[in-house]
Amino acid sequence: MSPSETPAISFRELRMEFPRRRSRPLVALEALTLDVAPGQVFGLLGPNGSGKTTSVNLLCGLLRSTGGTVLVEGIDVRDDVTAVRERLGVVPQETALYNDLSADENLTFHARLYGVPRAQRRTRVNEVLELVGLAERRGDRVGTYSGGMQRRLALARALLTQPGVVVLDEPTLGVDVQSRAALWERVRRIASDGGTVLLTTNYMEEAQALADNLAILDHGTLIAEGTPDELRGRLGRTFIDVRGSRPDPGWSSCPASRGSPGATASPQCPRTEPPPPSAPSSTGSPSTTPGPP
Ligand SMILES: Nc1ncnc2c1ncn2[C@@H]1O[C@H](COP(=O)(O)OP(=O)(O)OP(=O)(O)O)[C@@H](O)[C@H]1O
Repeated sequence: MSPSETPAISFRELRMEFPRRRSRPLVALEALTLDVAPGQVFGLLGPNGSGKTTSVNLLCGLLRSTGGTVLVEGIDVRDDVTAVRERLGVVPQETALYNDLSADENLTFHARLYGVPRAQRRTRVNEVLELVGLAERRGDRVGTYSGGMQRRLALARALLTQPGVVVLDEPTLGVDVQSRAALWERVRRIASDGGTVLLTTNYMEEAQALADNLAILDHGTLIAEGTPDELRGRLGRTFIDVRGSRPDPGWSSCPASRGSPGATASPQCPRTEPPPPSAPSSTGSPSTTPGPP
């Protein structure tokens, strides 16, 4: 990103504490500073509880930070949350679709709610349904959709208003291999059309497959940042292993930067990640594969 370019997203010394009843506040984010350049796919990678969703919620103005700032295309979320939301298309972890309505009805309702001009609504709904590959199922009740289809529909909903910045919070969690491949392709297409994407994920493979740049969070702290190649080069390894101080069975982890707090290298460390979209899978759930020799 050139120094004169305004970042699509900018986190500056962002801090978030959650009060607790009988103990000190929980620090979910600690002085997070990073920039996402326009047109980039940026991956925010980390284990459960590392602060990814908190970052997204602060970005959308759903939470108010304890310190620091978040800017979207130069606008401070605290100054003008409406202007920020107009620029964002968000796919949250919980898709929050209307199960009794069809995909078409969900999207049309959302388009009305978010001020897509009446004359453009039908065209936009058709475009986004095509984009996520759901045009043929448009009339079906969303309650009958698979999890992956619901995620694709949530992505379609986020794209209705043609946002400059798309935020995806763990878009392929619990999604089967085919749907994951379809979602990855859509994300790549958003970026090739000039959009900016911020993607949170537990999966190193997903981050490597999609992201131009990666930031790795652990316990609310940024422990490494760079392109997937830089991170690999810095470590001289084929994948990154981040370990938190608490064991987390759902995420095996990997050393992101030697010498960083909480990061350790272990050639024997197993990794948990989804199989590649082309690989066969009987369950579609993340598989555990051995680390490199
Ligand atoms: N509303 C809240 N009140 C209290 N604590 C919270 C709240 N939201 C998040 N936290 C805590 O903040 C920390 C970061 O949570 P967050 O949801 O941001 O993690 P995450 O990286 O998105 O995890 P996951 O991969 O499981 O979605 C966790 O310890 C969590 O318990």
